[in-house]
Amino acid sequence: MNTASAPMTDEPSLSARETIKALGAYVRPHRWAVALGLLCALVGAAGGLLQPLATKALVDRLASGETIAGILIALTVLVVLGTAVEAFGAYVLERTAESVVLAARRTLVGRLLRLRISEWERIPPGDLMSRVTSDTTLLRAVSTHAVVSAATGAVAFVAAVVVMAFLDVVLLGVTLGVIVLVGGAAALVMPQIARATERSQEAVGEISVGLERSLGAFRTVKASGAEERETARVEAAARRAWRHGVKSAKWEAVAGSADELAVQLAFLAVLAVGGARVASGEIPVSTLIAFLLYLFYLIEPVSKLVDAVTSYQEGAAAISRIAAVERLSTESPARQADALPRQGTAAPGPASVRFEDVSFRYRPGLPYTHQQVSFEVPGAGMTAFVGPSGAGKSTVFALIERFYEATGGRVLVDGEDVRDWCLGELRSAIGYVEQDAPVLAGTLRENLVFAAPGATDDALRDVLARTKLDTLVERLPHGLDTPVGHRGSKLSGGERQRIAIARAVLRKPRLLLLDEATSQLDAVNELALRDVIADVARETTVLVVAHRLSTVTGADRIVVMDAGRVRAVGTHEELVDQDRLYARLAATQLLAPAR
Ligand SMILES: Nc1ncnc2c1ncn2[C@@H]1O[C@H](COP(=O)(O)OP(=O)(O)OP(=O)(O)O)[C@@H](O)[C@H]1O
Repeated sequence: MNTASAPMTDEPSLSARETIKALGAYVRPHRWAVALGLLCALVGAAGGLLQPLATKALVDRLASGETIAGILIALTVLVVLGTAVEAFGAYVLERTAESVVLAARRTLVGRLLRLRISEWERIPPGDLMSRVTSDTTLLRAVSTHAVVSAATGAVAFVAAVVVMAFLDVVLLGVTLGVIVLVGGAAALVMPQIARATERSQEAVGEISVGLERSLGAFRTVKASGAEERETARVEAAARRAWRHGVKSAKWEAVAGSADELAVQLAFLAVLAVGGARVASGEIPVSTLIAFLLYLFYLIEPVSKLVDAVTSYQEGAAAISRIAAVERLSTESPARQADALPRQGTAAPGPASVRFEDVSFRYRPGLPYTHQQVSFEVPGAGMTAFVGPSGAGKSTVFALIERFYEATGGRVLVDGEDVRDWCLGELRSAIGYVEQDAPVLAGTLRENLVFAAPGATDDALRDVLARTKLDTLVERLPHGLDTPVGHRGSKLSGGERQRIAIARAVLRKPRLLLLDEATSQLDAVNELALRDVIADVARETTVLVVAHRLSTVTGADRIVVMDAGRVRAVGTHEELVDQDRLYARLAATQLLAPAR
């Protein structure tokens, strides 16, 4: 079950190698665009380097009285071109960054709907949503700017160091010594940025989880007077996000000031050592001045390198959280076409279902929900599952749909183990109405054809009439095209159930699974639906879970379940005679004497 305030805190963060590998996988498809962005940045930087030289030439010509028109034009062209190239490079990088985010979102969304149900139960949907929306956004900076900053910063740094080495190796040694010392200290805080960012992103996930919890049960929250408590829950998560965001900002400020501090300290050290070397005549004063100028030139590449590492730390946190979703196991891809009923193909008739000594538990450590469950449903007709709450009736359907796999024994459809079926084909044979008859946001028509998008208007009209939804359609302002609200909130519970049944019937399944599908219907509608189901059962295998025995007394066979076991199988008349639990249920519900 999904808990509202427990995102996956047990997930291990990725190692640095794994993070870089994952980052490489995001950037690789866009390597040429990143290279182009890098080239533009380098050209822009080179243009910046040439400008002082051009300015110097201009001043020299002015001083010697030569014409400056040519050089002025050259300088203007240099400025305009440099700026244009830089702007183009920035655009290429932004576009690439957006493409990286899009690719990550597409991968995640593609996986989310294919997750195994057991995996989907591990992360609350709100947290999953925040990984798709918020965490992917953090990939933007790390995937392009960090890469380009690291490369341009490194090139400029090395170029400056080479020139400084020519000027004076001793002063270069002093400079690098100070930079390494300050850089080493700054490196210590870098993992703190990743940690704080990860906690902050977790808290953002908790905000989504909290909102999903309370907005998903909006009426219950209001009716329970729980608005303030729920608001406080979400606020607490928002405060946690703020706290960790501020912590990350603090460490970023520390790291961000390191570049300037390193250069300033190096300046003082070079001044002291260089001054002594000038005094002792080892180097001329002009060398010291040139060296100091280059030292200040270093500020930019060093700050770019620090920026790159900082963005990398933020991105690493996001990559870890995204990778956690990518590690969750998915069902083997069932192409959409496979999962839809094959209209027009040779219909092989009703499906048969057999459970052979099935044992099942939802997770290791939990008690068994099924123990040696065996029964057989040979083909068309109605089979009902009855028994106390928690007996394992709905779990029978979950195993047939292969939402979960049996821990022991075999579940067979058409004589074939469901594990050997192509998942798409298996599900395309089944129509399933789950217990709380979900209706999706959208129009009534979208809901009805959800499981059979190719259904004809005639088929739709026929199903509407049979499920008594035609009067509802007439009443709605835009008929079939009326929006039904979030989870069908603008409909009654009984209408939602009838829509869910109509949807399943429209799919023309070979096997129809109805889990408490008529529990909210009034007597008239229930009778009508009972007729529809009886009609469908003539050509289809229909399995129903029912609490109200009145709805299933006419079933071809009734499977009585209790505490994960099958107690008895028979018709209503047989079971009233042979099974005490069933007889008791019949006595209380049908007012017939228990034997
Ligand atoms: N996803 C799940 N994870 C863990 N346990 C579960 C899960 N779903 C159901 N269970 C447990 O398995 C047992 C059987 O559940 P199941 O829904 O099959 O019972 P049921 O007979 O259909 O009950 P009801 O008539 O109340 O719907 C229950 O004890 C339930 O708590």
